[in-house]
Amino acid sequence: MKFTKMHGAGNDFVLLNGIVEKIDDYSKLALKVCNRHFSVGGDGMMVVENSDIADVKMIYYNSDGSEGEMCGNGIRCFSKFVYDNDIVDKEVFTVETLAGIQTIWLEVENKEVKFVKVKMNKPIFDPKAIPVLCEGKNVIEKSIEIDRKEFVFSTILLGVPHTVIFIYDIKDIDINELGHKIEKHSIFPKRTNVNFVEVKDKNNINVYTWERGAGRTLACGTGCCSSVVIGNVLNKLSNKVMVKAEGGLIEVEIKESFEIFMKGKATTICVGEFIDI
Ligand SMILES: N[C@@H](CCC[C@H](N)C(=O)O)C(=O)O
Repeated sequence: MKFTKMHGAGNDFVLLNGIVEKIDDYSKLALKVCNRHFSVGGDGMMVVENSDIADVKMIYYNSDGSEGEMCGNGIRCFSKFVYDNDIVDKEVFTVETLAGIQTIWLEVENKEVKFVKVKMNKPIFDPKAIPVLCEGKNVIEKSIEIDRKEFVFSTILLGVPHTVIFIYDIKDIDINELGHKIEKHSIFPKRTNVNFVEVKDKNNINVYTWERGAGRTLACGTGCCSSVVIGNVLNKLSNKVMVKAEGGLIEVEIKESFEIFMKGKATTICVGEFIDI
């Protein structure tokens, strides 16, 4: 089975062409290929499939074998992959995901994809839809107790559930410990991704990521967008923000009625063939 390894802002993935490769059990395969010691390794696995309702379909699995409805860094890599491999021969196209159809714009120079822009899902604030076991119309600036310490958090659904916590200095936070406990906290029946956000100014933030189903990662595209949405709602951020994730930069723009655009790079690391799969 042929594979391509790619990353978007350091969030790394194994990509497979499911149109030509036969795959029986995606979850088992993701667990196997994402293992960093016994396989190629990655935060997630993506498979290309044909779609009846869009130009192409993206299947996404986290490294723990759970399926994710959407992946922001992943879809940028996926879009470069389908263009580079002539699966899609357009620079503007649509991708079917479990979170709906996403529109892609490639910035191409001499057949080389320089940047990928994605129109993301609109944010959903309703606690029942996210889901979060919490009263009220939204989950903005609520309080959660972890190890007898109070944290102010906000949660939205942006394809996948995202919890955002604004902090002063990441040095004060144990990302692994807190991320793990918040991801699996009983108020999140479908778990949650966790984003720790330092605001530099209204147009610049640093985001540190704990991902549902993948743990500590160097970036999360849907997480960067969620951080900007919540920062904007709380009037901490403008509507066009440069997000510095640990593995790279992502630009997020919020237009009228919460239309969100994410732009960033997608990089191919290597291509290869699995011998024993
Ligand atoms: N890395 C992602 C998000 C991937 C899915 C997520 N871990 C989940 O299942 O909620 C991104 O870049 O958006």
